[in-house]
Amino acid sequence: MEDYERLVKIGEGASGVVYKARDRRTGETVAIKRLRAGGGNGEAGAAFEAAFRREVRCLEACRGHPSLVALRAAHLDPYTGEAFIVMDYAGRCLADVMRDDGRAGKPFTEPEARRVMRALLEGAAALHARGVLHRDLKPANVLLDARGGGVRICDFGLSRPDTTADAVSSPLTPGVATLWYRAPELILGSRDYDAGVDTWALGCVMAELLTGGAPLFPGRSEMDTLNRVFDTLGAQDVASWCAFASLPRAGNALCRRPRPPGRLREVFPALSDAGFHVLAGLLECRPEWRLSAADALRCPWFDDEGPVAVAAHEAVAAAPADEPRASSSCSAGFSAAAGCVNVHGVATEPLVA
Ligand SMILES: Nc1ncnc2c1ncn2[C@@H]1O[C@H](COP(=O)(O)OP(=O)(O)OP(=O)(O)O)[C@@H](O)[C@H]1O
Repeated sequence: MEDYERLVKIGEGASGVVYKARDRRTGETVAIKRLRAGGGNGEAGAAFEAAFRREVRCLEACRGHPSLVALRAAHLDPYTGEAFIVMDYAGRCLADVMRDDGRAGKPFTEPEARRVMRALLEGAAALHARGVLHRDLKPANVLLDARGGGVRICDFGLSRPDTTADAVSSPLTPGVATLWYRAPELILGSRDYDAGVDTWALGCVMAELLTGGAPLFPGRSEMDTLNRVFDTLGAQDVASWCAFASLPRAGNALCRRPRPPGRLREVFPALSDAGFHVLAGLLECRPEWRLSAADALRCPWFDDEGPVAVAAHEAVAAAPADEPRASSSCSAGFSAAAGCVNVHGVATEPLVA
């Protein structure tokens, strides 16, 4: 790590601290995530190392895509237990930009929101095509590059290979995703969810762009969040949700409470019909009917994206939402094949995607 000169702290979360740094060899600006120390040689240390390896392998799977933060190197010191992930520096996070004094509370215009959403959906489609679930998409994990106008997804700390398509799949933990962006199936305790948890979260991000930073479902608890979801989207369709009855929390009284029809359209009266089609398709309670990222990108809303002059700090397929989606496909590609990441102090292994 002596190759990097630490500059300033740029972020901190549950798993570590992120610094802006300079690569002494090239002069380039990078971001270094220092993961909280791993807890020695015992079980805690092993779990820490496994989590570190998983984050690095998911990042590696995403190398080369313009909407995904680029991994440069990773380092685990077996003696001190310290772990570092070196990435390209990719700008300020969307959560900070939305809170910014200059634009606090100012909604993104529809073309600006569309530009951000296109980039995020392309990133998600690419991730999903590589068999990775991000599981923590939210404005704090979206980076906007003021100079290049780029939009990138970061923080793969909760990501993991999607095993739901495997013949023998290990159960997934429902305790993922930040509360306000947590899909209904997660709140209801699903252990075999799929990429729909990410597209739900992107629906929440889209809503937040259009409101200028007001979260759509700012619940105080899981059930408060679900209550807000059903109040806004209606709960009539839950009855036609195939796997609903088998979800651990399906018996909760909240799910049986009579509700008026959804009022999502009333919350976004100025949004075009094409934009609303994407928003409503992403915020579909039934996971099997929710738009996949690849399908969302084929919606007409993205057809009429003209040249939009947006400053980066303001920046930013048609299976209709009334048909259950089939398997998702993806047009986004990667410049790098899956291989081995430069992990110092750790034996590198081929990626499991
Ligand atoms: N490559 C990067 N370039 C610029 N900023 C970054 C980069 N990676 C992370 N950050 C900043 O650091 C913050 C924290 O990083 P990250 O989300 O990876 O940490 P975390 O501990 O997993 O956070 P959380 O607990 O919120 O999920 C991000 O919200 C973002 O603002």
